[in-house]
Amino acid sequence: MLSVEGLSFAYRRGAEELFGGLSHEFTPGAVTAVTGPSGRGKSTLLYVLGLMLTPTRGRVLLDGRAVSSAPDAVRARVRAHRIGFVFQDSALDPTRTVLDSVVEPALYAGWGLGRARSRGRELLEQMGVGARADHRPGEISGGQAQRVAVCRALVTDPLVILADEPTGNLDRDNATGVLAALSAAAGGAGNAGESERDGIGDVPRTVLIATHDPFVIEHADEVLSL
Ligand SMILES: Nc1ncnc2c1ncn2[C@@H]1O[C@H](COP(=O)(O)OP(=O)(O)OP(=O)(O)O)[C@@H](O)[C@H]1O
Repeated sequence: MLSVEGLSFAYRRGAEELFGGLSHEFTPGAVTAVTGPSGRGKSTLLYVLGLMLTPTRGRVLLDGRAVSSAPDAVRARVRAHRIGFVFQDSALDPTRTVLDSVVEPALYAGWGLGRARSRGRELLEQMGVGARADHRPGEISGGQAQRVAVCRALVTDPLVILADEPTGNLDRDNATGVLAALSAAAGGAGNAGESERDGIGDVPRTVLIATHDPFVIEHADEVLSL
């Protein structure tokens, strides 16, 4: 369970305080759209929840533990094992193949290359971009790149998935595909094979999407307006 208590963030001393002491519990198994006017702090909230930025006030709790104030090594471990991030505009490394980009978070989390590659290929197939595994980002479309970015976020089977404008610049078909994948991940369908092998069973995941897209807001289970 992901929650925040009294959360505020300022990029600098004296700069505008974002979130205004936000307290909120995000529902596991649900897709929450984080929305609000430009500049209100949607992307920044995802970075704080993703433990890439430290709150100025308040805290981020994961299963009751204040991870935002944990030592750097703990935060890095939580980030690697528990959190998947879809960056705005997919942000894929232009020098790597699609498959290498997808497997990178799994390698960082300590997976062996064979297991990571097989999981990566499986996800790319599910997202309809399996044939692009050995291409580089410059050789695929924007919609395909965004689907690859979602595969990258799902590869470690994280409990929390944070997606920053994942449907920005996508046509309706691609946006529907990306949203369906994130919804399926929320419901625990993200990594059935792995879960079965581990004997854990599917667990609900917490999915947050920072977005302006009315289509995403309409189809989200919950909406948090900043
Ligand atoms: N690296 C940074 N350093 C200083 N200020 C920043 C930085 N990144 C963002 N900001 C400022 O923090 C505020 C929130 O930015 P953020 O990108 O989180 O908003 P947003 O709601 O996601 O906006 P948009 O909808 O336009 O993407 C803005 O005023 C922005 O200018």
